[in-house]
Amino acid sequence: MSRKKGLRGKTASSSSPSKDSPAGKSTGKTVRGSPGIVQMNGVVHPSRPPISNSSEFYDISFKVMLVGDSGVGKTCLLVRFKDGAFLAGSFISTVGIDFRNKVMNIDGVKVKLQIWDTAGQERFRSVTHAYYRDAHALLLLYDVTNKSSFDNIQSWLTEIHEYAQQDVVLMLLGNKADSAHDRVVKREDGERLAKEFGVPFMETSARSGLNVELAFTAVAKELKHRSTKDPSEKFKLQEYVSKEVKVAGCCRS
Ligand SMILES: Nc1nc2c(ncn2[C@@H]2O[C@H](COP(=O)(O)OP(=O)(O)OP(=O)(O)O)[C@@H](O)[C@H]2O)c(=O)[nH]1
Ligand SMILES: [Mg+2]
Repeated sequence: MSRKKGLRGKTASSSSPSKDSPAGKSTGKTVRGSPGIVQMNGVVHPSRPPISNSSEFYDISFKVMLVGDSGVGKTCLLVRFKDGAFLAGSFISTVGIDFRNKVMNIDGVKVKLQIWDTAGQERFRSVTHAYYRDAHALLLLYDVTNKSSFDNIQSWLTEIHEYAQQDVVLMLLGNKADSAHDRVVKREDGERLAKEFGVPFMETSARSGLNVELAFTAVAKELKHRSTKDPSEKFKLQEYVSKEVKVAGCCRS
């Protein structure tokens, strides 16, 4: 079904820890001096390895889904984020659904993002629908060089409202911002649409890396913030994005 093998282990999430997740067994104590133990609202989350072979430890885990028309650059964005490389060459459309994990250090907490890369092609839509309800965050992409991918954002949003959780973290990304000559969607148009729907927005480029790390970091920070509910931490996703976002073509030497 996909370029790579599917999920090998269960995912422990902050909202519904799996049975084999120690996060579900709160002792209510802060354990000092134990590596990887984090106190969050009375719940102790020991850092633990995922069930798969990866050696990475994490405290909390979330599912993030990449959605948008075929060819907008979902797979390339994920590869850029995970491996720091651009998948140049011929376009290999994703079949079904694929995923990659990445653990990020967010303010001292190890946040694992399990990122689901969906197929944009219409024929796989029913497969994608089945995954929406488990997603904690959605990155909705269009391609700034493809007007119809932008026009289709409205119907993607309708689909999201129908299938995703009501409180899902949603962000709109205008990808391929490096393609200045082929651009047909202005940054202002993306901003206007995002404002209309009340979602954070940024332009990205899987080719140059513009704002790629930021998009995932912003989502991870928001999810971690919601999960820990630390009153001393005043995180506002929109504000964070507005402060950190870089504009395509700006300030190049
Ligand atoms: N210039 C430029 N090209 C990009 C960028 N991101 C992706 N591409 C190109 O766009 C094409 C499609 O990229 P993919 O990442 O495979 O697209 P996708 O959204 O995963 O497509 P589906 O799997 O069919 O849904 C490829 O030829 C990429 O090289 C980008 O940021 N800039
Ligand atoms: Mg793909």
